[in-house]
Amino acid sequence: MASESTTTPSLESRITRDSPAKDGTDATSAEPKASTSVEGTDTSSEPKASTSVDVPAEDGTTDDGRSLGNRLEEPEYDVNVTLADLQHDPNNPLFSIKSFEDLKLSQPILEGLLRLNFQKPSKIQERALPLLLHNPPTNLIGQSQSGTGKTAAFVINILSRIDLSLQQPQALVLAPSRELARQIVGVIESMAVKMEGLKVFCAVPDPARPSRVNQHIVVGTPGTVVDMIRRRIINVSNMKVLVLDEADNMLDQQGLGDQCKRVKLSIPSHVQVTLFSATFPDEVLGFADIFAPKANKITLKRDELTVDGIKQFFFDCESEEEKYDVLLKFYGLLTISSSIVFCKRRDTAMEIERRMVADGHQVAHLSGALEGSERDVVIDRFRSGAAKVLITTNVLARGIDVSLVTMVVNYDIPEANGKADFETYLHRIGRTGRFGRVGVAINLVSDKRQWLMLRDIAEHFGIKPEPLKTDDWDNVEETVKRVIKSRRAGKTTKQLQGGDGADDA
Ligand SMILES: Nc1ncnc2c1ncn2[C@@H]1O[C@H](COP(=O)(O)OP(=O)(O)OP(=O)(O)O)[C@@H](O)[C@H]1O
Repeated sequence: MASESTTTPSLESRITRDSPAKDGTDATSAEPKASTSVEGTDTSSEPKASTSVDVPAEDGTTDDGRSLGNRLEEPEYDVNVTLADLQHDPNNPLFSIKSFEDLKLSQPILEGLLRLNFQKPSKIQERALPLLLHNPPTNLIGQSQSGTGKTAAFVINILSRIDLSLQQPQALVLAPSRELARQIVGVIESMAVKMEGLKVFCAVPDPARPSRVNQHIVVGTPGTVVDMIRRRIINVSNMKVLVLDEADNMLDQQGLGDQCKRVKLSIPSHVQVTLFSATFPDEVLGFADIFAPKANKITLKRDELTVDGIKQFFFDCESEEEKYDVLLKFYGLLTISSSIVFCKRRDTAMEIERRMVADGHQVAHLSGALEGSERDVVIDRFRSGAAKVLITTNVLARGIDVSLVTMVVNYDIPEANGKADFETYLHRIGRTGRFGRVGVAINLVSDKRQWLMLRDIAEHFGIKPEPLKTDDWDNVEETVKRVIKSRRAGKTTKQLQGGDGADDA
């Protein structure tokens, strides 16, 4: 990775164009409730070209039953890279020298992993599991790149510590969004398929609440969990493990942070506390140390954070209005398997949805403006591939794992307090390129302020987003398709760039 100024000449020169700064409010600001549009399977009315992408199922197998490892070998392009290749490259976050058997997991867990077709641990799994499973239990702060299998690491630890004969909550996982909490429940259930009788409760806002939670594992959002503990619906006296997923985000936000602290104060002091995220900015690590005292730590250097499989681009748009035209044109050009468009504000997301629907596209919108049950419908349709484009806000920036997602669009550059939000950028683009898959991230930028933020992001991570030109759509199409094809064909960054590849994201 390059460490000095790494912006492209065009990104640098583009910054000199002066445009008025825009004022924006956070995606979490209270705004009117939106109607939901979830019908449809494709945004492109008459796609000019078809770019096929991986379509593995959520359990790591494909519709035709082939494994993910095999699926990465896409016959259409004479692919010669496999997941196994990536897992043998010591520089890859998926690398490990051990097998799951070496990690001395129980037979039902090993069988669950086999059913998911997890052949080998990733680096974070290989490193974290011995620390997590060691007795007496020790706290852990675990960081690894997006999409490298942190969930399995903490789930395996939980499953290893559950006493199935005790019908009481013994492990608690807190996540910042209802979608992530529901996803984690799904991972636990599929991994514990051979642990007969294991039950999981999802504690997210829901009008139908039980009077008592007897499930072994509780996964939820902090507000609901705090409330259920306070009302003694969740008995915490038998808790053994507490996990904060996306921990930096949870501890950093005032409301969530307070709720997490209240949960921690209510559970027995000997509970093993484990914190996971792809990002732990320095200012949050201090809180993390207090929340998980004397923790073992697995952290990354800044230049290790980006995922190599995600190729990053930007579109130079003349105005805010042209961003929308570019988005529409782009979706008309390429058939992308599944993609996510991130906006800063809920009303922007709703407006894009409205206009794309009016233009004949079928897209789904998900933001905090929707009711919980509506959100469930939208995300489930997106996961199944029934809805191919999801327009959303930062509410889905973290943790969501949909392996079909080949492209992420930053309709707005992520920002916090008027500055580029580095962590959110990384989490957003990390919705693609999961576990060795290919991904494309596209940034739409239309004024000086946004350009400066993108430049800061590029410098911060030592990456080099490449320009896509709105006056040459054939080239745009060819470039994006080439990235997807070449990467699936196993070419390295170096081969693609004809250079040393050090700047590639
Ligand atoms: N050992 C493994 N072998 C094969 N696939 C795996 C393995 N571990 C995890 N996966 C798959 O990798 C994908 C990403 O995993 P996961 O969602 O846990 O990533 P993460 O590190 O938590 O990402 P994020 O930082 O975005 O939350 C999932 O689809 C999961 O099924």
